[in-house]
Amino acid sequence: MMNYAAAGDSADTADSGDPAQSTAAIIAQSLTTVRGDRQVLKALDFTVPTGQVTGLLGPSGCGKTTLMRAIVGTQAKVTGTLQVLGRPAGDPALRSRIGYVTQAPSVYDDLTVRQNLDYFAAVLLPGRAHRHDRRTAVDRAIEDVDLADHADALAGRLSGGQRSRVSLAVALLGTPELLVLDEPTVGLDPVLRRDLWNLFHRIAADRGTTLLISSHVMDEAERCHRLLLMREGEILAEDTPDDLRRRNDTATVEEAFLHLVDAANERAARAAVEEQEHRP
Ligand SMILES: Nc1ncnc2c1ncn2[C@@H]1O[C@H](COP(=O)(O)OP(=O)(O)OP(=O)(O)O)[C@@H](O)[C@H]1O
Repeated sequence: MMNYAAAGDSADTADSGDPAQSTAAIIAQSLTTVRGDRQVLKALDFTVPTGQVTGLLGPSGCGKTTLMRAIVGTQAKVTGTLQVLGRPAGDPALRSRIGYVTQAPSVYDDLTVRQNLDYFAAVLLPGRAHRHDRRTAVDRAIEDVDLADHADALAGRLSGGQRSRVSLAVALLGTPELLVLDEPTVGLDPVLRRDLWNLFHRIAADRGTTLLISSHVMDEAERCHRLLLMREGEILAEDTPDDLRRRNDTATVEEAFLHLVDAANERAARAAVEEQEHRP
């Protein structure tokens, strides 16, 4: 089983009552979101610690993208408290501090990898005065995602995994403190998935970046420092993979998840019966 120790874990936990709160990049309290006529996020309470890789896992449609959109400030009808990097989610001052990669790679197919990055760098760092900084940022982002050999290839001619990495490189351009990645490994082969997860861990370890990464593939849970397990708009568990397995007495996070789902279903069934019994 893979175990990722988070940098600074022991130091961070040594001198505070609640380690998650004192080192949190994201704090949510009673976070609720309505989409259409449905409550998609139901009074969520959770924290995401700084400088770690946190996995947001749950089945398709459980609300992962909606939660990420709330965190980056693009989701309407959000109520409750949502603090991101010490500010309310959506605060304009957060724009340059957060990198967000959506499920669909946002790259221009008719531009090369480098031209794509040059374009976004020009938006982030406009003007002649920043020419040198732009070039440095673009070179570094291309190196970060291991695309130096494809820098002059048209994005439209890249594989799905390579295109995902171009999107990631765009998000890395501004050296964000928080990276929010929506299912970055979906559809990729096992080798590419492993390489990307290794890259995520390098970014967290080398730069202290906080990463929140969604997936509906439970084996990816084992690759995270911490997990938020979601189902039907609720957080079922917030824990490390080790503690989740231990607490639920299971061999894998997937089994722990199923165990938690069964327990939640039983609670819901009991509550429904009780409500029925108390009806006049
Ligand atoms: N624009 C919308 N209007 C109304 N409901 C929506 C809208 N977008 C999503 N939903 C609903 O919100 C719920 C959560 O969707 P969301 O995309 O957040 O889930 P997800 O966990 O990210 O799913 P997936 O893993 O398939 O991407 C779903 O039931 C979905 O039908």
